[in-house]
Amino acid sequence: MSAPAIDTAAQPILSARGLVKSFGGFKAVDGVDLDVAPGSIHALIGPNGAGKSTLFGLLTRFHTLSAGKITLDGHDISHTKPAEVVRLGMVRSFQISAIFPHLTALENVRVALQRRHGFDRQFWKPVASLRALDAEAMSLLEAVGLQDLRDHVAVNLSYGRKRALEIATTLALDPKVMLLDEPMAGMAAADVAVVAELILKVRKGRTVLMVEHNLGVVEDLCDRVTVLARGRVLAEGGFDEVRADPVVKEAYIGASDDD
Ligand SMILES: Nc1ncnc2c1ncn2[C@@H]1O[C@H](COP(=O)(O)OP(=O)(O)OP(=O)(O)O)[C@@H](O)[C@H]1O
Repeated sequence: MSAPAIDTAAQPILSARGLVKSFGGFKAVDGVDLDVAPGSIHALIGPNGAGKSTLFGLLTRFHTLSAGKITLDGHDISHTKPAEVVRLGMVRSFQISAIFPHLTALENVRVALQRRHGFDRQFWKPVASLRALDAEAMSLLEAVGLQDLRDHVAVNLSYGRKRALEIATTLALDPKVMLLDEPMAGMAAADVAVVAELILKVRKGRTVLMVEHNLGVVEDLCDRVTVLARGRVLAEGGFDEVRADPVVKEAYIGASDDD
């Protein structure tokens, strides 16, 4: 799979400067700068405890910042509420769009669409609007290859298909920037390939920032890679450049020695 050329000189769609998150006296994120180019698939990698999840939590405003500034598509979101960040177009998969296990695939996507259209705050809507919602839900299920499983209850779907459904519910919020938190975690190789293809498909017209431990997936999918260790950025660049960096090798080897 070859990644398309990304204009890293373009104005970043997501930008962070000097981000710090302290828990008590401990800095889980310690002065991180990050620029994500529009249209790119950008990976965040690093050993366990590097601060990747905490950084995701800061970007989505789930965690409050101890210091720093975050800009999304020209908006300063450093102190914005999480729901407003979603409205501005950045959605973290497996967080806001968690699936409901006992609803069908179609119902799950419909609930996410209702949230986007504000139907969940309105008691009554014309039947025609609800039908339009079903048509949109079906096209999202088609986008992730679940159209034939529309009436299956989510809990009965395979692991890879649950992930596909989660991606559909994230797409329902029409994000400009999708944050994927370890989309391949716990997957068999066959499912990894399916979800990797799916990410390539849904990236069109969007930007993806993903935390991923599977470096083969990072190599195949990602245009840029930022390496974190102990809350700081160790390296940033293309996969080959970052992989060859002795500081990065040392951080990974050092981390496995600690285990
Ligand atoms: N709420 C919290 N209170 C105290 N310490 C925390 C909290 N959340 C995270 N940490 C610490 O911050 C550090 C970074 O954790 P984080 O989960 O962000 O790392 P990570 O890179 O996502 O790790 P992994 O790859 O293992 O998921 C860890 O040492 C963790 O123990």
